[in-house]
Amino acid sequence: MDREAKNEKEENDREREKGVAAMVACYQGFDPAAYLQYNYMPPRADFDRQDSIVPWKLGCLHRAFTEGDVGGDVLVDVGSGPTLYQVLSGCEVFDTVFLTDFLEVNRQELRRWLQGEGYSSLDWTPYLQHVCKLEGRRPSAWTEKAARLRSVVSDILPIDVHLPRPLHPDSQLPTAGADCLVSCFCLESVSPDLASFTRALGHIRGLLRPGGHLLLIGALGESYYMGGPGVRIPVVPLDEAQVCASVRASGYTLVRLEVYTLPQGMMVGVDDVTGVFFVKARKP
Ligand SMILES: C[S@@+](CC[C@H](N)C(=O)[O-])C[C@H]1O[C@@H](n2cnc3c(N)ncnc32)[C@H](O)[C@@H]1O
Ligand SMILES: O=[N+]([O-])c1ccc2c(c1)CN[C@@H](CO)C2
Repeated sequence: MDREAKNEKEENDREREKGVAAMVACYQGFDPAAYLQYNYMPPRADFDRQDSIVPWKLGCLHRAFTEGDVGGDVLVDVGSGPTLYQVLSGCEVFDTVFLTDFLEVNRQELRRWLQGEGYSSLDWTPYLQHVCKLEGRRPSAWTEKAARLRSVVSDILPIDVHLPRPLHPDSQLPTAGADCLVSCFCLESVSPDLASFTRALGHIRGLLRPGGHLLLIGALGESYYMGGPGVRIPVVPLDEAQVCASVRASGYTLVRLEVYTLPQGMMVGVDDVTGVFFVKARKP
């Protein structure tokens, strides 16, 4: 590499590190309880509304986990935040589930749920009941599903998707990698730009075994969201074409893309998201 190219690369690396550091600063005010109130209560989580966002997400995840091609022992949820909905179907398929997040406040929120009912900031019962119904079980089986999830969560780990190795080396992941990754509203919400989003997709690909699946949910057209009162967090605005291009460019085979467009009733003033994507992809 000649001197000029070397200088340009060093400048780009410095810019990238500044952008990532700025995102870290944004997250210092993240408020799990407020975030849950903003996004995981009605209208966005209204199980009696056909057009509510959360039931759409749960339907995508249920189909993806149960249509027969996803399986193995280990599921890793990348950037769990304070939420559990993303593993309510997967916990029936995998015997070992790792939840992960960058912030201790979120890992603490998840630990509180694991201790038993009534300790966490949100009552996940309606979610558990809804996924039981998707599985053809009676809603009262939610207690069995809660017990199943508590039994398969193996650890709640720190993660940083901007590191080439996002998990600490002694994280007990199998050497070959996880059998499946799920990640929801994380990569585009923690990356300063599209290139960083795509790089992060490549970093988490290293957590996955060849033949393993990635289930990715994210925001379309979103430039910011509120992570708590007065905590405005910038987001990489994505469109469908960029999502598909980034998934392919980072080494996955795209299996399918599903898109939800927000109706007016789902715009509640906590972000400017216009749509939600669901991607099922596979590591060759
Ligand atoms: C918008 S929240 C998504 C939470 C949850 N997965 C959901 O579906 O609502 C983004 C999450 O990314 C986490 N995060 C922030 N920086 C991160 C990083 N560098 N690597 C991994 N996760 C990060 C935050 O702590 C937060 O929990
Ligand atoms: O409607 N929802 O279910 C929902 C859940 C979480 C999030 C959004 C929407 C939009 N903003 C993202 C952060 O970028 C977080």
